[in-house]
Formats: sequence, C-alpha cells, structure tokens
Amino acid sequence: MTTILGLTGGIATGKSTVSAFFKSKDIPVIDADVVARQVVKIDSAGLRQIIAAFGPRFLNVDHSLNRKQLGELVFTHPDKLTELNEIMQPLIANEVQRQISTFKQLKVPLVVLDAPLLFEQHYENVVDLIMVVTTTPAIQLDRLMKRNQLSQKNAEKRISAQWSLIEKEKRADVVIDNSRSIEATNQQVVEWLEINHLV
Ligand SMILES: CC(C)(COP(=O)(O)OP(=O)(O)OC[C@H]1O[C@@H](n2cnc3c(N)ncnc32)[C@H](O)[C@@H]1O)[C@@H](O)C(=O)NCCC(=O)NCCS
Ligand SMILES: Nc1ncnc2c1ncn2[C@@H]1O[C@H](COP(=O)(O)OP(=O)(O)OP(=O)(O)O)[C@@H](O)[C@H]1O
Repeated sequence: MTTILGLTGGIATGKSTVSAFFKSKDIPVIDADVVARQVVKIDSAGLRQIIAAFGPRFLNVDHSLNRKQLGELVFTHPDKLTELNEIMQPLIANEVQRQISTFKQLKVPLVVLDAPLLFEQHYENVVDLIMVVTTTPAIQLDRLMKRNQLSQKNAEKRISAQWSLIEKEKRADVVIDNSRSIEATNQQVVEWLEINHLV
C-alpha cells in the first residue's frame, strides 16, 4: 500500500525546504509547483489557453511564459487569479493524479505531494495524511519579501491569495514549526515519521 503524505503550508513558510529533506531521504516528492510549470511549457496546450485568455504580452521572446509578469498581474488582481486558476487547476490536478497512480502501481510505500494549494484546490481526498509547515506571520512576510524581492504591500497580497495559516493548521494531521533552524525543522519531521512508522 502507498501512503500519500500531503505537504502544504503558506507561501514561503518552508514547504520546499521540507520537501528537500524528504528527497534527501529518497522519499519521492510530487511537486505541484513543478507540475504547474510542466503544463504551461513552450508549445503546450496549457500555454496556448493562457495566451488566449491573457494576451501575447505574457510571452517571453523565446515563447515561454513570462511568469514574473503574470505573477505581478494575478497577485494584484483577484479576478485575474480566478481566471488563471480556472485554466490551470484542472491541468495540474490531472497530472498530479497520473503521477500518484504510477507510484501506487509501483507500490512505493511513501510518496509526498507538495501542494501549496492543497486545501484551496481540494486535494484532501487525494492524500492520506496532511503535514502543514508553518511559521509566524512576521517571519513568513520577511522570508517572502527577501526571497522574491517584493515590497511589503505586494508580499501581503500574495499571502492573502491563500487561506490563512491558522485555517491550514487546524486541518493538519501534523504541524511542523519552521520558525527556527532548518535542522530543528527536519528533526520534527523525522520524529513524526518515526512515531507513525512511515520510515
Ligand atoms: C502566477 C505564476 C505564473 C507566478 O509564477 P512564479 O514563478 O512567480 O511563482 P511560483 O510558481 O514559483 O509560485 C510561488 C508560490 O506562489 C504561490 N502560488 C502560486 N500559484 C498560486 C495561486 N494560483 N494562488 C495562490 N497562491 C499561489 C504558491 O505558494 C507557490 O509556491 C505561477 O505561480 C502560476 O502559474 N500559478 C498558477 C498555478 C498554481 O496554482 N500553482 C500552485 C500549485 S497548486
Ligand atoms: N528555517 C529557516 N530558516 C531561515 N530561512 C528559511 C528557513 N526555512 C526556509 N527559509 C527560507 O525562506 C524562504 C521560503 O522557504 P521555501 O522556499 O522552502 O518556502 P515554500 O513554502 O516552499 O514557498 P512557496 O510557497 O513560495 O513555494 C526561502 O528563501 C528559504 O531559503
């Protein structure tokens, strides 16, 4: 039997940091952000749909998607984010399901699904357990501003495009506090995996 562990949290709370730890332990990770890039790669049907909806100004000269420009639009215009989600979420869900089926056929014991929008896009029924990586709102804002070179106002808009951390924590099987060192975070993950006989 395959256990699917959903890994989520808020933007910049540390999902990629925790998923890197799983990968270092040879536990396979399906990364919804990576899938989201695959479904809009150059010449894909997904990219054609986006350009039809948003216009050719969102293409780079090499005909790839200009992610920075599209991000700036959708995270400051909620109606545009809804439109983007309507195009992208079915494409992402399809590919995620395909990858999960493959791992199940191969009887891989533990697979992680790293999905920032796990709750918002209703992946609860796709996973067996949910791990929420969290931190304080102040640390989240600070890490996001630094990583993406965003003003406080734009970082706050990106945070508010997702459910609040409190709502996500309430629905978790385990909450990992990523407010201190990465080692302290990894230690919490290992302890929980061991207690639950997942490694
Ligand atoms: C708007 C886009 C082009 C901006 O690209 P960019 O390279 O700047 O950001 P990236 O994809 O690395 O996402 C960074 C983080 O933003 C947050 N985020 C991304 N998409 C969304 C969304 N639709 N709603 C809320 N938050 C989102 C997530 O926390 C994600 O980890 C891109 O985020 C996108 O295509 N989003 C729609 C697809 C999606 O929903 N992806 C999330 C996987 S479920
Ligand atoms: N414990 C930590 N201490 C200091 N910095 C950290 C810690 N954990 C993560 N960071 C940094 O915070 C930023 C956000 O972390 P990360 O990219 O893992 O978040 P994420 O949840 O995957 O983000 P996104 O939702 O955008 O994909 C990164 O720049 C990362 O290097």
